[in-house]
Amino acid sequence: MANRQTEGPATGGPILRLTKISKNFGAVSALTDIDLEVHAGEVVALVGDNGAGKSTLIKVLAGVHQPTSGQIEFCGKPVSLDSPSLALELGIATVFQDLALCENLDVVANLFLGHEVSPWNLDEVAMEVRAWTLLKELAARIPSVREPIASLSGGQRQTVAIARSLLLDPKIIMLDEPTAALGVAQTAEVLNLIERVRERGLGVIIISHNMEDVRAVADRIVVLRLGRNNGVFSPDASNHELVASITGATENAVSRRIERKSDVNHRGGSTA
Ligand SMILES: Nc1ncnc2c1ncn2[C@@H]1O[C@H](COP(=O)(O)OP(=O)(O)OP(=O)(O)O)[C@@H](O)[C@H]1O
Repeated sequence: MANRQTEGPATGGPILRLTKISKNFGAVSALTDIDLEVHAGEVVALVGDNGAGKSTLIKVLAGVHQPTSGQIEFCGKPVSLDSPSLALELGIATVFQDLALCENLDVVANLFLGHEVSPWNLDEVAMEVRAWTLLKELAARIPSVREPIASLSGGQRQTVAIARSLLLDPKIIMLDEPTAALGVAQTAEVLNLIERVRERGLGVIIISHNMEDVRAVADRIVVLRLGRNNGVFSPDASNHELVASITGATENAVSRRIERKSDVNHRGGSTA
């Protein structure tokens, strides 16, 4: 695992700063006065219960939704993310949950889909070399770049989707539930990959419901609740603190269950 002491957030200003971002869908307030900062070389986890506003916030940053009010600064300058292509051009890449990969095409084709090295004369060799180099830099475990996506595991697919967004040289990468539905080994692979991305100096925003994954990889945990900021935590925060902030209550079924489990552990019992 990366050394947080030497690879923590940069000391300069944030790459991305949101101030009082609100988003209404008709009468529904999906986001209200959200503040968020992301620095270079920092992993920020965005957590919250269903409907907390995580996806809406990611979509605002991806240029899919326009905020109703508030300010977005990118590298110190106010910006308006009017479309997904504008957000991408600026350096904000998003890997949505569906990954948007073409099952029947191989890894190289998927990596360069839409941004082939030489659009008028597809340079297969250059693309293959670039693909291998990038995947090697990311220490990705892909058996062959000529393997069709259909034959890859969930973790490997996530790797290809992340690698594809890195080809555009973004400054911020947003990952929506990157470990959802992955097994233990594949999850570890994806978390390692996120650390490699952080080491490249990118700011990473990760949405996750899995507190274990969040704690393993995040430098900061930002909690949203009912569309509002509801606390910022270090990865050392206890499950109890996080759950209380996520659910808005210190006493509830989830926290009671966690306490019961930890009591059993302290008595040396099983957690099953
Ligand atoms: N296009 C839309 N039109 C109307 N309401 C919306 C729209 N998108 C989101 N919402 C509402 O905004 C609120 C926040 O939803 P959002 O999907 O951002 O939450 P979330 O934290 O991502 O939840 P989940 O973990 O379930 O994905 C919810 O009340 C949702 O119903």
